[in-house]
Amino acid sequence: MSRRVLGCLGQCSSRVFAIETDPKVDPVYFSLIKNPPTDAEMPAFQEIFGREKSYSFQVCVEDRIQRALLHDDLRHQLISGFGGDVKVFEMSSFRPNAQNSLVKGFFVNGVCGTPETDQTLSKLLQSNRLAVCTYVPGDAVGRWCQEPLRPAKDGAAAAAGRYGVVPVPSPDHHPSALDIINSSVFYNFIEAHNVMAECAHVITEAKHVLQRVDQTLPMRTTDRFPVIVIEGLDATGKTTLTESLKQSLGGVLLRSPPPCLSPWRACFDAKPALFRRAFYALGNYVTAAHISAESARAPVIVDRYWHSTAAYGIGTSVSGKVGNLPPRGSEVYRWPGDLLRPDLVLLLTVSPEERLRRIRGRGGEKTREEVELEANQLFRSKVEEAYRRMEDPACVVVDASPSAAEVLQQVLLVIKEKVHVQGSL
Ligand SMILES: Nc1ncnc2c1ncn2[C@@H]1O[C@H](COP(=O)(O)OP(=O)(O)OP(=O)(O)O)[C@@H](O)[C@H]1O
Ligand SMILES: Cc1cn([C@H]2C[C@H](O)[C@@H](COP(=O)(O)O)O2)c(=O)[nH]c1=O
Repeated sequence: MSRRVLGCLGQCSSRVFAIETDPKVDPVYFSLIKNPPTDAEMPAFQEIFGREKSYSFQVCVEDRIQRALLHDDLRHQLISGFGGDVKVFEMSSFRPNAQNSLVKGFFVNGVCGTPETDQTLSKLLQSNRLAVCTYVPGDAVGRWCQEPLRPAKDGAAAAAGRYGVVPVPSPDHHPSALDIINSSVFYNFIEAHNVMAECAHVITEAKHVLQRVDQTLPMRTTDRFPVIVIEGLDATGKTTLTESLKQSLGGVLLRSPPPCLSPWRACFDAKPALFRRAFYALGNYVTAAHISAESARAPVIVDRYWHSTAAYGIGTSVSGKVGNLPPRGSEVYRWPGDLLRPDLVLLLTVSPEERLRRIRGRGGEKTREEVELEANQLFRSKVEEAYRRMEDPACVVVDASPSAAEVLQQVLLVIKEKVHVQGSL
């Protein structure tokens, strides 16, 4: 392993490794130790390390743009290079509770040593941007060791050390929660803009996005009409409600991301999270400029805004159970200080069954995110729970399962009760 890679992983012994074998249960956590005590009690690592050969690959790149691209590419390389029989699991290493200490990667087991798999391994070992390790039985019964690998002269893999694998208790926070701020959710314009600018040399569409964003000058009006945001999972009835609210209130209807960014949305939807989330974050600032302008003359209704960007960002980046989300009150649920704040945010909720009925009734093309959302109830629950934890402004939850007319009446009552701002409805 190169010195750079070792530097990136830091002191092995202070790092905890997490392998996510099943999203419904806690990851397998372990640490490394030079001389494991022979009498220490070992859990059954056999199940995870004992399935043919197993390897871990961690992405050790300073530059966040290259890191995100390599992580995405690595998954494809592992799946295609090791064949259908291997299992590829998310893996990370981190220093407990230390923000930005997360190093992401994958763990594969079930690798049979064929010429094809050897070739894949040899190719991956050539990269000085990956830390590659294998897992082998130790001297004592039931004990496992991690061996960092380096390429040998003949292209084969050679061990560059040996560490005992020891179990460690689950940390207070799930590791994926350490990597939300400025990776999955951006809390100011500059951070999101920087990512878009940094990736422009590899994603040419980013230049067009930046042009549009930079053209939209933020305007501030002090004396304005109310701004009401409607949020919720896909197919909960936001479009239906926002159209009716527009009629009932004589308002202007806006959305995030704004239509002027639509030509590049599909491109960013297919990119790694860092770029996708920066795109949606910037969309909010463009929408904010439109809100500023429009709210000078009429009430503004917004179909999705910041809370969607944050809730989907958090819901996709935090793996596993709803319990892995950062706790209520965490800074990840705060509003960005430089983004125009609405007067009211309503969160539409319906049961999973009703939501599915509405999706099926609607037909049409689905985004990759919509397909994932449909397939993954766990993911949906995390997004909805993240919405519920947002703060200042928090979402007012509305049961959107009655008829469209009833939901509208209910929402008009909430608006009447809650919106006390200058201007009139
Ligand atoms: N209150 C309601 N009762 C029954 N069906 C509804 C209701 N509101 C909306 N629908 C229907 O559910 C489907 C989804 O509604 P809509 O498009 O308004 O949801 P959405 O939240 O805007 O979805 P997306 O976020 O995916 O754009 C539509 O076919 C719509 O006609
Ligand atoms: C605004 C916004 C949207 N998304 C994702 C989440 C949804 O699955 C789709 C659908 O959006 P639609 O415009 O309401 O059809 O987009 C997101 O991930 N982040 C966002 O900020």
